[in-house]
Amino acid sequence: MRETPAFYAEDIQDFPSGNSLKARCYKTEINIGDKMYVIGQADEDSALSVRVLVRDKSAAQWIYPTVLGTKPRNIKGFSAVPLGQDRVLIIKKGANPGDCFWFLEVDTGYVREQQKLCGTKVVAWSKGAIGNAEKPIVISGPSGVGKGTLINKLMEEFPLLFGFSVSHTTRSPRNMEKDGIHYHFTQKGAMERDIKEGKFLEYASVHGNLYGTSIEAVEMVADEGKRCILDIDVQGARSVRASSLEAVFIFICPPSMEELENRLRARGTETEEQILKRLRNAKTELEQGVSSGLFDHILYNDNLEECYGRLKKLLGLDGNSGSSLQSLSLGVHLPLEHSVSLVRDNRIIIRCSSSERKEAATNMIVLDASSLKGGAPGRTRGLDMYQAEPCYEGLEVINKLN
Ligand SMILES: Nc1ncnc2c1ncn2[C@@H]1O[C@H](COP(=O)(O)OP(=O)(O)OP(=O)(O)O)[C@@H](O)[C@H]1O
Ligand SMILES: Nc1nc2c(ncn2[C@@H]2O[C@H](COP(=O)(O)O)[C@@H](O)[C@H]2O)c(=O)[nH]1
Repeated sequence: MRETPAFYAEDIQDFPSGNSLKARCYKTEINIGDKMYVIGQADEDSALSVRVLVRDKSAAQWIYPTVLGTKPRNIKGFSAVPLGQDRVLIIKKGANPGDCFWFLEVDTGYVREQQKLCGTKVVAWSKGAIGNAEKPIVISGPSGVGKGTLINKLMEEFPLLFGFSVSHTTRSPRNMEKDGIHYHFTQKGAMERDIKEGKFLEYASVHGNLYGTSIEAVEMVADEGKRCILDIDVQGARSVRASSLEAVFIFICPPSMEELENRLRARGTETEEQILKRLRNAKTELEQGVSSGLFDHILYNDNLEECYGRLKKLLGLDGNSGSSLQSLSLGVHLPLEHSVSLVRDNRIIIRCSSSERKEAATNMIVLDASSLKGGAPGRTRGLDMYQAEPCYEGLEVINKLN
């Protein structure tokens, strides 16, 4: 069992001069294999963010790694625990359960892949989330087939169950469309920059504009404990299928091309030129959607209510009240002052070291990181956190977990 103080305030021998880690506060060193990872508070801004340095012990050299992902901010102190050979768990001091667990990936598949691309040592941040999210649902189909209508019906009937992945697009907003709700309306240059920086799960040029799903858009829905719905075209669905995101893929078909044209015209949101372009693209999308094997389910949207009924059935929602939100262990509050111990199989005991919790039995929280899923460039999910049962004395909790 390894005890790690909540935060270190020690100098590190042979530290490179001019380094950007503050010399005396919130700095910790974690040894994994022949590397030492020095994680500490950066002093370049007031947001108290963290910096990472790597010591190659065999070569006796400091490495300034390429750091990917969104790093934790507003750090007032932290504990760090190595989990296996590939990542370090960071527990922020005094943060709420939605923001206190972070992972620094040092040798995961994603990190190794990025290392090959960058040609430098890479580490990547991933925010930890309590619980698991259900597989997202990808809904595709030609423009005007009724994807948005079906999704709206689902979200209205099951507001606690589903959340919409708000895409980015370079097209102009329609009359009733609101930025941040229907789309993130953006400029081509800005979106291309974000794509280059790896912020998008998928993107495609659709009917002459750029559309894309950011990793953040999907993760934000899962953070709310909801199942994410993506309304994207067939190219985007193919990219998601090729990504690490496991999803259910549904293709919506119109009863006929004539009916599709009627619906597009009746919607009245496109110019004649755009309608013709969307109809031309619909032919290719239909061919690919129905015959590629990309989709797990194909639904014909002839009668709206019947199609919606079939959609609910395949999502297991027929007769369901829709309030079956996952129970997340968010009721457990992490103490401000704490120390952590890695017990075994990636289970960690967090001990309160202040007077916040007086009794030994309520002094301990168990953080179970034995079933982690996902990771950089998205969230790390599957964390479970629970109060040690009141009947146990501290030692018994540790023995039980061991
Ligand atoms: N089963 C249906 N029968 C008749 N009209 C329908 C049906 N489903 C949807 N509609 C109508 O068709 C029009 C297009 O639907 P919707 O906007 O949902 O399509 P969409 O697939 O989301 O299109 P886009 O990809 O362009 O966003 C809307 O006016 C909607 O009310
Ligand atoms: N590949 C992606 N396709 C997307 C995304 N968001 C929307 N779409 C698809 O674009 C067309 C047109 O949408 P409209 O709002 O302009 O009518 C439609 O088929 C959507 O499914 C996305 O993020 N990625």
